[in-house]
Amino acid sequence: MAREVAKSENHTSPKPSPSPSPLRFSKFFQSNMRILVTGGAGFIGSHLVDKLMENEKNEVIVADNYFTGSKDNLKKWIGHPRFELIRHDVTEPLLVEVDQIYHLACPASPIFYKYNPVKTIKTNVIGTLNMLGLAKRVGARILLTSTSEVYGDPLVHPQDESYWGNVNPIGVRSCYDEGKRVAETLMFDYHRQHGIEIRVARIFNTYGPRMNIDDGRVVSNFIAQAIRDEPLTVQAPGTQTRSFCYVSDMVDGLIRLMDGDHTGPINIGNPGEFTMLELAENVKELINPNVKIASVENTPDDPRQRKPDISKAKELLGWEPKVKLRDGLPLMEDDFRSRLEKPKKH
Ligand SMILES: NC(=O)c1ccc[n+]([C@@H]2O[C@H](COP(=O)([O-])OP(=O)(O)OC[C@H]3O[C@@H](n4cnc5c(N)ncnc54)[C@H](O)[C@@H]3O)[C@@H](O)[C@H]2O)c1
Ligand SMILES: O=c1ccn([C@@H]2O[C@H](COP(=O)(O)OP(=O)(O)O[C@H]3OC[C@@H](O)[C@H](O)[C@H]3O)[C@@H](O)[C@H]2O)c(=O)[nH]1
Repeated sequence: MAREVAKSENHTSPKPSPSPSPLRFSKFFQSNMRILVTGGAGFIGSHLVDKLMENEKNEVIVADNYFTGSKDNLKKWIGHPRFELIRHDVTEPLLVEVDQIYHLACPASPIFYKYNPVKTIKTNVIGTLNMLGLAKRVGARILLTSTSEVYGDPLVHPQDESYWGNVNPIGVRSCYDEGKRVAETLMFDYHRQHGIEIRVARIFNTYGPRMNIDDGRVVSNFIAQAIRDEPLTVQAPGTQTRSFCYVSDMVDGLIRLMDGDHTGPINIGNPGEFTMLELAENVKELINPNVKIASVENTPDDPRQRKPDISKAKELLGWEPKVKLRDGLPLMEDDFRSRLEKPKKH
């Protein structure tokens, strides 16, 4: 079977790809793609699994240690013949036969990735090494969900993929942003040294149904606070910006990247940029006009601005986000209201 040669955005030519598992050429594999999703019990991962499972030719294996994810997110697939769920920590090797690996496993909310920073680094470094080792052994294509945090507190705005970032190597966020930077380096070294087929997505803030109610990220915090009639906690100064992508757009972008011809890194995010005060005003107007907005202390090294340049995603993947913030927030509100058992008053 001829293998697609990915267009590497790096100028050195990589080694040829390792041979895929002989299973890939068996009768069974011609009609099925076996896909591993690490971190598949989490927020983005479980939406990705839903989309992958829609294709009857896909078999999906999820490996997750449930640190921030939950079986509940996957309950509709448990027992399905094309689905398998493994309790597994990616800092340990995993032996499975797969064609594609979506490597998402890593806590993403700052309060969770800072909770045990050494574990966060191990997950990013040892976890990514283990998944690359697996990709090498079975000849699978592997996609890493990197982050806009690799740009740190950016001095270039908006951020395009050629920007190398402005990152504090010894700060409280470093376990995550430097961890992801090393994970990206490992991806490209395995690509150059061993010919592994890699894809690197730089994800910008993503929101949507199924986020943990106590996840700690700004959109989930504000929506839960508005529903509970608690003040919206805008961390000072409130003028810092973020760009919020609805989860269905994100999943579409990740699948296009995996199935396309380009290694990346490619920014996937919604370029609509909001200050945190503007986000709070939007949540107040759409969800609870009576709620108060409170200014609270911020955390160290909080990036002051963030907005993706998505020219590459548009050009190379034919992708751009469809869901605007004001359309996505009410969809998330419905999900939070049902989980909090606080129906909308009419
Ligand atoms: N949501 C965002 O805004 C965003 C932005 C940039 C990058 N990302 C990246 O996307 C991925 C998914 O993020 P998310 O928002 O769904 O977060 P999440 O916390 O909901 O999901 C992460 C999943 O990984 C699992 N996990 C964590 N450590 C693990 C380990 N050592 N072994 C196995 N499983 C482990 C968790 O239990 C969870 O199910 C992460 O890699 C994150 O860095 C997310
Ligand atoms: O209650 C809150 C929480 C957060 N914030 C502010 O909202 C902004 C966004 O904070 P979040 O915690 O949602 O997330 P961050 O943008 O800092 O990091 C995020 O970006 C990239 C991803 O890789 C990470 O997974 C994700 O957590 C920050 O400026 C923060 O100070 C509030 O104003 N109030």
